[in-house]
Amino acid sequence: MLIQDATLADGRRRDVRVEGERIAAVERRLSPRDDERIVAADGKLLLPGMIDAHVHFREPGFPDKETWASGSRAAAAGGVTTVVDQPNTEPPTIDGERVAEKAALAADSLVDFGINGGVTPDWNSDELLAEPLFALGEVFLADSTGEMGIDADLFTDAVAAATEHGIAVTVHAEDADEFDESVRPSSEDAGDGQRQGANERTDADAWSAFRTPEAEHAAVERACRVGEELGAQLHVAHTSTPDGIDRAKRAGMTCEVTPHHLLLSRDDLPELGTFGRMNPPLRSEQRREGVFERVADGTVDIVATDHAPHTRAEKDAAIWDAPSGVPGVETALPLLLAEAREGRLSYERVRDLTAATPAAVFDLPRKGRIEAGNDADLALFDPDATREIRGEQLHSKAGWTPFEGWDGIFPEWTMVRGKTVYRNDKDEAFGDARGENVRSG
Ligand SMILES: NC(=O)N[C@@H](CC(=O)O)C(=O)O
Ligand SMILES: [Zn+2]
Ligand SMILES: [Zn+2]
Repeated sequence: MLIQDATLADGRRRDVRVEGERIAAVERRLSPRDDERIVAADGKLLLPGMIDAHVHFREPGFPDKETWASGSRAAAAGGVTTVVDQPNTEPPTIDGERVAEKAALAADSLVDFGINGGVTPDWNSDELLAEPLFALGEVFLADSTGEMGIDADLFTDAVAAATEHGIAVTVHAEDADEFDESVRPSSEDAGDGQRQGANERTDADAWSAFRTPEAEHAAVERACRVGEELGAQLHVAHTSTPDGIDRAKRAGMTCEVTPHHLLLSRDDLPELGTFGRMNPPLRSEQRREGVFERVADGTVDIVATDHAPHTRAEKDAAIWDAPSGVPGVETALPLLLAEAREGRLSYERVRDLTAATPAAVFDLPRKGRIEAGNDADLALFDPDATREIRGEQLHSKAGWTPFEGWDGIFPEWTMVRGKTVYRNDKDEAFGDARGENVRSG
């Protein structure tokens, strides 16, 4: 196949030849061979497919929230060609058998995938770390969906074990000791005799007031200290504060930012209500701006979505009862490209945040760059074709998005290892190819 006259993220116009699963050549002009299929890019933007290092596809355990089939369709429709699934499923992915069980379910995936292993007091570290894991993580330093928060000693043991096996550790960095219990209703009193709920609140912003920025700062600091002492490769998931980012980078670790912490703030909560509840929570507009600066200037390593779907019915609850998490895998690249179109990020930066750098950080040598020899994981975009995001048009089972009404630039087609998995010309269609585990084979 010959993709003719594509514009790459750096502005070069190139022809790209795909042979089988790989990119065979990237040149100014390539002459079509006999019988070669021609795909006219007409100067449109060709990007390496996004590697979303942080999704929750919910199988096994919660197929009403998402399945590998539905989640991977959402990924493909958003230009994402590799996803990394997190361990807070039911059962949690904490031993060899559960990795195998999840891998069997992931055989439904349209896009390539990685499977992370999780840590709980019951984990089987020897078995788990012998599996072809993408990374160990997200390791929860505080409870989030799935209540897998662990204590400091277990965290240190887990980082040591992963490091011995040469496996990176991704961390959910919040420290519950720094949460502001005074805003939480006293009915939540854990029975420790402490007076809670002195400033009891029920508005949506209460979640942000409760899970404080200081909780992130403290946990990033503590995790990085452990990482430094053990010579670990630590990656801080979903950093939501400028200070959290700076602490991770000062310690020589990598970090990720989600589209929601990049683009939404506490100012959006009156409108979003519980549909804006996630961990870590949305921060002040001032902090959001600081996060955006660090994403735009290259301080932040990657964007990953923390795609965490819950049904509308589940989310439609009181702020202290609703589950935490928002969907995002389908809208990440479209939103970033809309930002680039407005001049707030460069297209090269978008490519690095979503593809080149995740491939480098997590050691995927054949992915993340449009270069001869690499996997043909590609997505084509018309940067002038913005579309209003509508939750009901997205493919996640969630059926809603915190970005309702925002502009997005969606792919015309998405290709995984040379096979078209999604196209949207006259109608939308998905391919029938299946993804592979990026750590197997
Ligand atoms: N981010 C969230 O608020 N929720 C995630 C878990 C997590 O990433 O902490 C989920 O699985 O629902
Ligand atoms: Zn998390
Ligand atoms: Zn997560």
